[in-house]
Amino acid sequence: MTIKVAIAGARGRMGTTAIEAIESSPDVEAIAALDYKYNGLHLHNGNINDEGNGIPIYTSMAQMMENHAIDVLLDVTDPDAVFKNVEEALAHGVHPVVGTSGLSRRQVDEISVLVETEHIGCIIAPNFSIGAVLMMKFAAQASRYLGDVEIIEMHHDRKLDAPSGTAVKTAEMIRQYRPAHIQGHPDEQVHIEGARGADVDGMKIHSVRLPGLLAHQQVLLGGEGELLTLRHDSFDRKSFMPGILLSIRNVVGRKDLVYGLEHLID
Ligand SMILES: NC(=O)C1=CN([C@@H]2O[C@H](COP(=O)(O)OP(=O)(O)OC[C@H]3O[C@@H](n4cnc5c(N)ncnc54)[C@H](OP(=O)(O)O)[C@@H]3O)[C@@H](O)[C@H]2O)C=CC1
Ligand SMILES: O=C(O)C1=N[C@H](C(=O)O)C[C@H](O)C1
Repeated sequence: MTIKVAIAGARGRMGTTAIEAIESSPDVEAIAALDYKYNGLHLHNGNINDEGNGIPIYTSMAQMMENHAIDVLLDVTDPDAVFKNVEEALAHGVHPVVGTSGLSRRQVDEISVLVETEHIGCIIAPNFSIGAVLMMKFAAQASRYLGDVEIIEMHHDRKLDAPSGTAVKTAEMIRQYRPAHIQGHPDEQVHIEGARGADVDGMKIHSVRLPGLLAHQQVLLGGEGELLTLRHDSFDRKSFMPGILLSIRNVVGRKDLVYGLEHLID
């Protein structure tokens, strides 16, 4: 029995790469695309066609479920679309695997409640790359000893949300060890708004958007006379595929919410 997956965001950069990864995995099958347009058409290698090539596109979850028994919805859409897709998937008994960034803390809490009500497992992974998850774990560990932290995340200029989901999750993980405190000079004067970045409990997050970048993050941890720099680079969206496949295989056996891939790797 293969795990049957529908993809929301299938026409996009992540969706296209994910379909390729799923198609080369014998135990997982890409069955359909959930979209907001192109209902009734098909998607093949990132191209829409009306000749029946590739996977069928649905604009309604209900209609998709009438035609297919879907186990997992992989969502790689955008911050405005993801919450509704997850809500609908859970209501239809489909396990969401969410890569889309930009969910608010409140939305994650609401999803947690829905998961408990529906008894359907869900995985939200701010970053599917194993290397990025390790960088986040190491940063959290290191912040126990070096508690002055600045996060610099750098992404391609097509990214909608800032700061990145990875930076937000990194700050949340560090928060568990680092007591809130002001960093820098207490009487600091900021002459151009935003110069010191976003603030999480005194920790700073800086977001860089440039063509040529894909997904990169540095965590700088400073101490008296020393600096620890942890850096991760995704140079190719293939870096996210092992985490996506791991999540798809794992979520079908769950009835709880997993927020962060660090909970799936030791
Ligand atoms: N967790 C992780 O490891 C990673 C997460 N991401 C996240 O994944 C998301 C997608 O990234 P990326 O592939 O680069 O973005 P893209 O813009 O390339 O793809 C998003 C796709 O979603 C489509 N879309 C928008 N709304 C809907 C909807 N309601 N239903 C179905 N499809 C919809 C868009 O269509 P249209 O073009 O018509 O607007 C677009 O084709 C982002 O949030 C990004 O941050 C990215 C990489 C790794
Ligand atoms: O938009 C992207 O590309 C990425 N988004 C995720 C994020 O917001 O952290 C994951 C990765 O950094 C790529």
